[in-house]
Amino acid sequence: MPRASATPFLNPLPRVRLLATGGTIAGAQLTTTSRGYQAGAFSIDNLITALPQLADIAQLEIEQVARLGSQDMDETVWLNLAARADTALASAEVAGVVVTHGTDTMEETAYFLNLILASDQPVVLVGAMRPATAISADGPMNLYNALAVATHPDSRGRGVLVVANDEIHFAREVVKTNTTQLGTFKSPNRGLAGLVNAGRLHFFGAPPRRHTSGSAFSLDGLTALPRVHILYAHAGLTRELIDAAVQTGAAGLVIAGVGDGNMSSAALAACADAVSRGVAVVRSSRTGGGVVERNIEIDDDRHGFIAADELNPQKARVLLMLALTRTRDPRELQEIFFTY
Ligand SMILES: NC(=O)C[C@H](N)C(=O)O
Repeated sequence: MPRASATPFLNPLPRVRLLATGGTIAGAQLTTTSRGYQAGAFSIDNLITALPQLADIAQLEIEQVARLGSQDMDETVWLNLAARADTALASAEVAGVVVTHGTDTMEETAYFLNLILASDQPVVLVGAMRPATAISADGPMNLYNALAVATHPDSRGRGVLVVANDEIHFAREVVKTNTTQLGTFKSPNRGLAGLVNAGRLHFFGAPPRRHTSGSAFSLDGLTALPRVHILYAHAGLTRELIDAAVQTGAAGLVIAGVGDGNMSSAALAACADAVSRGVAVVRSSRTGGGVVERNIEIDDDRHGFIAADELNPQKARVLLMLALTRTRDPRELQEIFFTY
């Protein structure tokens, strides 16, 4: 049975670098029950001031990296955020990093950092489903728990983590599954990394694949990422949008396929043409869980396709962007998808 593990009392308190990017956790409404709100309206200083309990568990060093709703998160912010986290982790003084982030694309940023940061120190992403001004806002406890996870020695070497709703998720596994509910984050394939109860941690396991200090990807020399589009399959998908995506000069396409990464015959033909023009094509699934294997129904060897394995389309896009900085060979790309 796992035992609750409170953050050990340390004197002086551990230092945590808090990198703020906006999101609903920093969102403000006009009234406490209004539906609309402005993401990132509060600065990280405002959030910290409202939560004096944070000072009981860590010394905070605060950086406001961005102030946006995470729908506007892009590669430029990712690279800047990764560089700031990297700098923080290089300091012997810093025990861990916490990133406040909108929940909509948190899984993508978390997985990107999981692949690119080279440290065993804890890196924890945290957000909220209710704005900071809402009745029973979830942000303060999420932030407190995130800080507890980031300062705890048991969190080392587990890759980038996501903390929300008293749960700890691995970056590779976590998916946002609900538009508004607090329990939106799930890890459908391999389950939770653990639980965190008012700052007390219970870890259940280790991350399954290579990450952070074990990753071959790095920030060195990385100034831009190749263009990769996601295309959503449906009954009767025709080829026009796939052709159009190739026309944009994309280096890669991810198909959010039906079932186990399947697609219509017309889409299949368009994807095969894309591969013959040097575009990497990854077959993922729109189902929300499970594995896309090679060579089931579709002849991946003949078409030169890559199976996404366990990655959903948005995470497959992140891995493909990084993988394409190393190779364009479909066999090597497939190996990368079996490794991360
Ligand atoms: N709950 C949230 O944080 C949603 C918000 N739109 C965001 O991702 O920034």
